[in-house]
Amino acid sequence: MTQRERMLAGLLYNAADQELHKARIRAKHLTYLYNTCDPADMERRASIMKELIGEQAEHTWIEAPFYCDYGCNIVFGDNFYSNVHLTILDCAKVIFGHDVMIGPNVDIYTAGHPVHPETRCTEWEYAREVRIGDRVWIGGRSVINPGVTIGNDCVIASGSVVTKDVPDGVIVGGNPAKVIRKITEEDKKYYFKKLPYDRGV
Ligand SMILES: CC(=O)SCCNC(=O)CCNC(=O)[C@H](O)C(C)(C)COP(=O)(O)OP(=O)(O)OC[C@H]1O[C@@H](n2cnc3c(N)ncnc32)[C@H](O)[C@@H]1OP(=O)(O)O
Repeated sequence: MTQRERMLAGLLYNAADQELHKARIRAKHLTYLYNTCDPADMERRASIMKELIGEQAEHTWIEAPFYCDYGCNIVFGDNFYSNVHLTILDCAKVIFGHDVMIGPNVDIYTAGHPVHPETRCTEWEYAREVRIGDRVWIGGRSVINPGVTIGNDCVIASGSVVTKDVPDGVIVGGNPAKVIRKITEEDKKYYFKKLPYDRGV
C-alpha cells in the first residue's frame, strides 16, 4: 500500500512521504492563488477553485481565505456556502451534504497524532473521515474533530467543539458540544428568538 492509500484507509501513515508532500504543495499553491485573487475577478476565482476541487466547484461559494491540505479529498454537496477562514484538514475524506452553510473561522479536522510523546513525535499520523449532513449550519469559530458525523438539519452553535457524532435535527453547542435542544415545527414560525418569520412579501 502507498502512504496515500494508508492515509485514506484510516491507517497510520508517514506524512513526509514524497507523493503526499507534492499533493499538499499543489493545494497550498492553489489556495494561495485563490486567497490573493481579486474578489471582483469571479472568473479567475472560479477557475482556481475548479482546479483545486474539480467540477463540484460550480456548486460552491467559498469566501477567501480558504485553506485545505489536499482539496481532492473534499466532497461538496450542491449549494455549499462558507464564510471567510474555513480550514479543512482533508487527510481523510470530508463529505458535505447539500445546502450546507458555514460561518467564519470554522475548522474541520480529519488529522490526528498519537497522544503518547514517543509515538507522537514521529512522522506517523492518522486521519478519520468527517461527514456533514444536508441542510447543516455550522456557526462561526466551531471546530469539528476527526471521525465526527453530523446528521441532517442540524445547527452547530457558534464556538462549538464537536467531538462526537450529532444526531439529525438538533442544535448543539459548547466545548465539548452537547445537544442544546431539538429543532421542531415551532421553529418555522420565527427567524430569531420570538421574531416572526415574515419576509414582507
Ligand atoms: C453562514 C454564516 O456566515 S453565519 C454567520 C455567523 N453566525 C453565527 O455563527 C451565529 C450562530 N448562532 C448561534 O450560535 C445561535 O446562538 C443559535 C442559532 C444556536 C441560537 O439558537 P436558539 O435556539 O435560538 O438559542 P437561544 O438563544 O434560545 O439559546 C438556547 C440556549 O442555548 C445557549 N446557546 C446559544 N448559543 C450558544 C452557543 N453559541 N454556544 C453555547 N450555548 C449557546 C443559550 O445560552 C441558551 O442556554 P440556556 O437555555 O441555558 O439559557
